[in-house]
Amino acid sequence: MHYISTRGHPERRKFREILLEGLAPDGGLYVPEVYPRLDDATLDRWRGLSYPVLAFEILSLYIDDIPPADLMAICAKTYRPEVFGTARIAPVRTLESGLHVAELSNGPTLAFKDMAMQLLGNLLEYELARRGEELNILGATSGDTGSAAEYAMRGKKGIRVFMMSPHGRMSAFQQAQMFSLQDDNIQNIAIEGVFDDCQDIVKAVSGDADFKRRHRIGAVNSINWARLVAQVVYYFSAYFQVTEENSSEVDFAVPSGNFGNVCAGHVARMMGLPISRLVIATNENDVLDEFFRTGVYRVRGRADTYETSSPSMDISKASNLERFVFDLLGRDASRTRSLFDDQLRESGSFDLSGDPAFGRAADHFGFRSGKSTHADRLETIRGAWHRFNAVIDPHTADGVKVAREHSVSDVPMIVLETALPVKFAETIREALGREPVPPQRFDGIEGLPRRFKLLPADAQTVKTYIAETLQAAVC
Ligand SMILES: Cc1ncc(COP(=O)(O)O)c(C=O)c1O
Ligand SMILES: N[C@@H](CCOP(=O)(O)O)C(=O)O
Repeated sequence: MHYISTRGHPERRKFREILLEGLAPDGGLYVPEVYPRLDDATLDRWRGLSYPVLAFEILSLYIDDIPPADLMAICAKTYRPEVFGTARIAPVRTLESGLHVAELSNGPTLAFKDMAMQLLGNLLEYELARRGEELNILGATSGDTGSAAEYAMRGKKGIRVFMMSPHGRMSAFQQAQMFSLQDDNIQNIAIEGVFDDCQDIVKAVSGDADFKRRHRIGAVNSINWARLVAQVVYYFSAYFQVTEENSSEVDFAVPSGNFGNVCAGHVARMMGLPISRLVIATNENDVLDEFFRTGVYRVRGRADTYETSSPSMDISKASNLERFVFDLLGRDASRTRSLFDDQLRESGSFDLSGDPAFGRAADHFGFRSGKSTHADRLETIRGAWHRFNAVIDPHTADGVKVAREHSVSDVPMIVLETALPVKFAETIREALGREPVPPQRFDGIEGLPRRFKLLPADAQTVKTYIAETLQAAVC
């Protein structure tokens, strides 16, 4: 398998070559040259597989430059009950007939990010050992990618993490989870801005080829293809748990911000997994809902990015949308470049409403969307508690709310759970008047000493901080 850039850079690259990378050299995102198509016999064969073996089968279609025995060992080391709490790894729970929740948040940091980040940590460790190199990861988080990356990379030889988060915008638990880590290889940077400012800095640094090479900078956000392909696996796992035969279709509802999670669903669907519809749920930061309803993609600035009670989705520039638009436009790289490079830079928006291709987002690619507000979130959390005795987190609640609006009888709807409620205790308290119970290993975490560096939202300042920190580490 080779990977190409959504913006048409002529180089075709192998998986191991893009594993440490963020953006392609032209600022595009890497995508596979083709999506492997599965036949019925393969789906049948995969039905009974354990999660690590299923992961191996799927990853093998995209990774042909790691020896199969090594890849299988990495999958087995990653997807263990000791790490994810259950033998199924991502069990599906039925709330009521036709409505299911895929539990993706039983990993080390209690959010779905662990599903991919644990694998990425092991892949990076493997590749760096093979190359005899070190890596300095620069990441951006709105609360969950950061802790997932730090827990996956802490103590890993040759890996250092610089993680930027929007100052004061994460939940109390998320801040405690990240800032209480005292490991030498973990550096938290609180940025005076929103998540999109942090993500812009990651992209600016990734675009500075000289700095990137000199300081061995790598990426773990979902701009990194390895993150996305690992997320494809749980769509298959959930599908097999909910259906008995491959003639059955399902819908997925996906709480969305950076478009990584649902983009993995798009990839699964392109591979032939019988997904009827992919339902995107946003919070009040509704750029994605607006795009899928109207064809207008209008990114918002800092002042128009609301601070909501599903804070991990407070995102107004959805990085991975470029991967989908590339497919939507029949993989026309020059149009993708003109939309995401020229038009977004010049006017902050583009409009596909008049383009016949836009109709295909719903008709051909199965996308639907909706949004949820604070009031919706509280009502949905209360409803889940009273009707199903289930406490769901605010992001998953956004998913359930929008899923209900799009449910069709006879097609099972699977909502992807994206975090556990304990990460957002403030909202659970407001909705239910009770405290979510943290797993014992997090007892007292909010009282631990914290360590982070506060910096302005400026790429040059962040680069200087990274360079000085690395310099100090060798002295
Ligand atoms: C809890 C939670 N839910 C949903 C999302 C949205 O996922 P994505 O950015 O992949 O669309 C995120 C982070 O992005 C998250 O942390
Ligand atoms: N919600 C995310 C935002 C970053 O997402 P990513 O999937 O692109 O890494 C977070 O919690 O940090």
